[in-house]
Amino acid sequence: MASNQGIGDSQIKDKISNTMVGFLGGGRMAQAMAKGFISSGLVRARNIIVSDKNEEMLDQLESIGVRTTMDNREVVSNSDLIVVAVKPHIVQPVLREVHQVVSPDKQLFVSIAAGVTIKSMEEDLPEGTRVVRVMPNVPALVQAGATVMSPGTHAVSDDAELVQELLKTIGICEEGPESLLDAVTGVSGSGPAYAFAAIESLADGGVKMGLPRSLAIKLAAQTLLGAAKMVLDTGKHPGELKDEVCSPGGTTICAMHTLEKQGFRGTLIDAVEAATLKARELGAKSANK
Ligand SMILES: NC(=O)C1=CN([C@@H]2O[C@H](COP(=O)(O)OP(=O)(O)OC[C@H]3O[C@@H](n4cnc5c(N)ncnc54)[C@H](OP(=O)(O)O)[C@@H]3O)[C@@H](O)[C@H]2O)C=CC1
Ligand SMILES: O=C(O)[C@@H]1CCC=N1
Repeated sequence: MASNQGIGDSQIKDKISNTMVGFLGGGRMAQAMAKGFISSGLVRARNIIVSDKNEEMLDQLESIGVRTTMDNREVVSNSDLIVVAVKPHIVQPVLREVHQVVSPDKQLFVSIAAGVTIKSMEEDLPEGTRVVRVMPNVPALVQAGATVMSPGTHAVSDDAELVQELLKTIGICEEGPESLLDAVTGVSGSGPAYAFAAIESLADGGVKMGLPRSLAIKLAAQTLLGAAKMVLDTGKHPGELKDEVCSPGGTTICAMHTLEKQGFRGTLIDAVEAATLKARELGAKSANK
C-alpha cells in the first residue's frame, strides 16, 4: 500500500456520506450491500448507482431508490468508489469494458469477487488505479456482515480507512493480507450458507419431533444467533461454552456424541477447505486469463 497521512473519524464519515458509490453487477451480494449501506443511514440511496445486464435485478434495485443503468461505463463515470460485484469470470471483461472511462486519481475500485487477485485487477485497469480487495458476506443486508479487506499496491491509507469505515456500517471489517482472503471466503464469505443449512436442519429435527415448522425455524435461528453472540461478547473459547451446555449425563452430551459419530466437525472443516480451494482455483484462472 502506498503511504498517506490518515484522517480523523468524523472526516471519514463525512467523506462516506459524500462518496458516490457504484456497483458493477447488481445481483445478490450487491443488493445486500447496497441495502445495508442505506439502512445504516450513512449512505444515501441517491448516492448509489448500479449497473446490471439483467432488467429484473435493476427493477429490484430501483425499488430501494438507487439509480440504475445497463451501462457499466456510466457507473464508473459517476462514482468515486466502485464495487466490482460481478461473478469472478466476468471481472476481466467488465474492467476492460470500463478501462477508458477510469480516472486513476478519482476512482477507487473495491472488488468483492471470490479468488480474483489484486494483481490481476490492477493489470486490467489503467496504471496507478487504486484497488482494494475485500471478502464480505451476505448478512451485510442486516448490518451483521463480516468482511476482511486487503489494500492493493496503489491504494493509500485514506482509501483503506474509507473502505473499512464504509464496510463497518454493514458489520465488522478487519484488515488482513491478501494471502488470507481465500480462506476468509471459506469461513465467512460462504459461511452463511452453512449456517442457513444448519438452521434448516435443526428445524427439520424439531418438526420430526413434533414442533410446528415456524416455531422450529425461529428457535433454530435464535439459537445460532444467541450462540454466536455469546462467543463474541464473552470472548470465551467456543469449546468452553459448549461444555457449559453439556450437563453430566444430560441431553446435550448425547446429541454431541451423535454429531461426533457422524463427523460433524470434520465435515465443517472439509467444507471450509473445499470453498477455500475453489476460491484459489478461481484466482488461478483470473491470473492466467
Ligand atoms: N453471494 C454471496 O454471498 C457473495 C458473493 N461474493 C462475490 O460477489 C460477486 C457476485 O456474486 P453474487 O451477487 O452472488 O452473484 P449474482 O449472479 O447474484 O450477481 C451478479 C450480477 O452481475 C450481472 N452481470 C453479468 N454480467 C454482467 C456485466 N457484464 N455487467 C454488469 N453486470 C453483469 C449478473 O446478471 P446475470 O445473472 O444475468 O448474469 C448478476 O445479476 C461474485 O464475484 C462473488 O464471488 C462475495 C461474497 C459473498
Ligand atoms: O459462492 C460463491 O462463490 C460466493 C463467494 C462467497 C460466497 N458466495
